[in-house]
Amino acid sequence: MATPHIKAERGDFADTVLMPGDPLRARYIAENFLEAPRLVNDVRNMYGYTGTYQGREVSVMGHGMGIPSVSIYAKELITEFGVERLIRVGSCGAVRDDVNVRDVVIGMGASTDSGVNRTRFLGNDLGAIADFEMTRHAADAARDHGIPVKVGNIFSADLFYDPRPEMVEMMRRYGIVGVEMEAAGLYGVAAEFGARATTICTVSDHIVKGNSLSSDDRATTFDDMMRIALDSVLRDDAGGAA
Ligand SMILES: O=P(O)(O)O[C@H]1O[C@H](CO)[C@@H](O)[C@H]1O
Ligand SMILES: O=c1cc[nH]c(=O)[nH]1
Repeated sequence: MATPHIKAERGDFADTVLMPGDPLRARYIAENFLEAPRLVNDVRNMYGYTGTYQGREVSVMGHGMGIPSVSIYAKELITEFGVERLIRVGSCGAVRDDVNVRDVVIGMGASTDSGVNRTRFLGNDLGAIADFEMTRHAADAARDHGIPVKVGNIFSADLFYDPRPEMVEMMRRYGIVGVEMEAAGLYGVAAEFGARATTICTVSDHIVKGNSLSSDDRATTFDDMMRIALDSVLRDDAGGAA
């Protein structure tokens, strides 16, 4: 069974998929965190793998950059491959003084300048929110690992190179914990098709302070985020404190 973007059989994906933007990061996660990973999608080089984590089947697949791209992959995974839980594991920028590079942020909600949720919600503003339990379990898993985490409102921008300088001050005023490009779309798709989703991001750069993670720092901090995401799946399976 194939969709226009995923060539796999039903059953090839686990019920839970970790999704970074970069397909090469998906490969890295599969090769370094999953046992017996097997490639289940390579259409457009958007690699998807399924393996196990502490005995639990988990998939990981890239979703590309931006809301249109994540919306395609999330929709097809849910409706054609039976995926029930999606965890975006990405990078983001920071604007707040109390959020720094290396920090992990979790998008309890996602504001956006994209029109996709208004389109699907007939012109009304949809509250683009993460699944509460998945979000709680991600925050608890971060605490287990001793990793500082901020849970709040992410901003999913349509433009990486936003020409409106006043947007930064606006996001600071409204307490945005991180700026990325997909969470609001992911939450809209999950709401439309009855799946659960959350977003965990590592802060890769500070838009106001002007500093960013080195490539070595990126590797270790992203590893921390993967452990949080994978352990949150086990916690979510257990339903309470795993
Ligand atoms: O690192 P990823 O997960 O791709 O996330 C962020 O990085 C990309 C922009 O460079 C966008 O996809 C943004 O959301
Ligand atoms: O989308 C993104 C990702 C990292 N940093 C940003 O400023 N934006």
